[in-house]
Amino acid sequence: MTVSFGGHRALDGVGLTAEPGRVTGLIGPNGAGKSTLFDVVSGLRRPSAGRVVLDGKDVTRMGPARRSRHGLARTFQRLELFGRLTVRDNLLVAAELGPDRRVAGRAVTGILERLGLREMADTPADDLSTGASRLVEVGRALAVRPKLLLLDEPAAGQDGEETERFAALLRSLADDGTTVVLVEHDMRLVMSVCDHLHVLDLGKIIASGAPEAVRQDEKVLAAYLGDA
Ligand SMILES: Nc1ncnc2c1ncn2[C@@H]1O[C@H](COP(=O)(O)OP(=O)(O)OP(=O)(O)O)[C@@H](O)[C@H]1O
Repeated sequence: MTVSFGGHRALDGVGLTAEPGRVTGLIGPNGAGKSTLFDVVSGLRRPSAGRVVLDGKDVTRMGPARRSRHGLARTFQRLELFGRLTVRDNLLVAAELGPDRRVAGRAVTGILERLGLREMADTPADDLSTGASRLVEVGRALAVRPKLLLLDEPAAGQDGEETERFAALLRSLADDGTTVVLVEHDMRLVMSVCDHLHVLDLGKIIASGAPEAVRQDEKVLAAYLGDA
């Protein structure tokens, strides 16, 4: 896919595949094009060239709502929770859009449990720490039972313990068959959970492969990880 903002190519012929049952990492320096790529995949931005195929189906011409019904969910770098609603109600809003409205309440209880948010279920989102808010944002994405889950910097603002639990959650989602794509600057998390990595720099993929190999790639060290 290619995306231009005026004369600037934010994405320049980028192609990648994410497989079910795996956590695919997308890393790179600020401004590399990671969020723009998520915008294209989730239907918020039309590419000037290229296509998006979800589960074998070309969804390039579909809007975000239809893509969601085809099993795509994402989180945003900037938190977008309903601040005055409780954690449970934030999840219910999404679950009621999911495949089976009748079981929304039960699905939400399951997600609260899975994310360790049960004790905060009745807390308004505005009163949560950033780490907990990020979990609610992930929970809201899970409420539509996604086949493809795009996570944009989900660990930003989490403390070490929260990130460790989050890593286990990502692994368990992949083990359940979900396709997880992770954009993240926390390299400990990326290296511990990703099965496969793509590195974007200035709108182009400069390396792809197993995390250990990518970490030692000279182009990646020069563009991004050299100081890590
Ligand atoms: N709406 C826009 N209009 C003009 N330029 C944009 C717009 N959105 C993004 N860009 C530019 O496109 C490039 C890619 O931005 P993008 O936000 O996708 O990067 P990123 O890899 O997600 O960065 P970060 O790690 O900081 O979130 C940057 O040069 C950015 O300034």
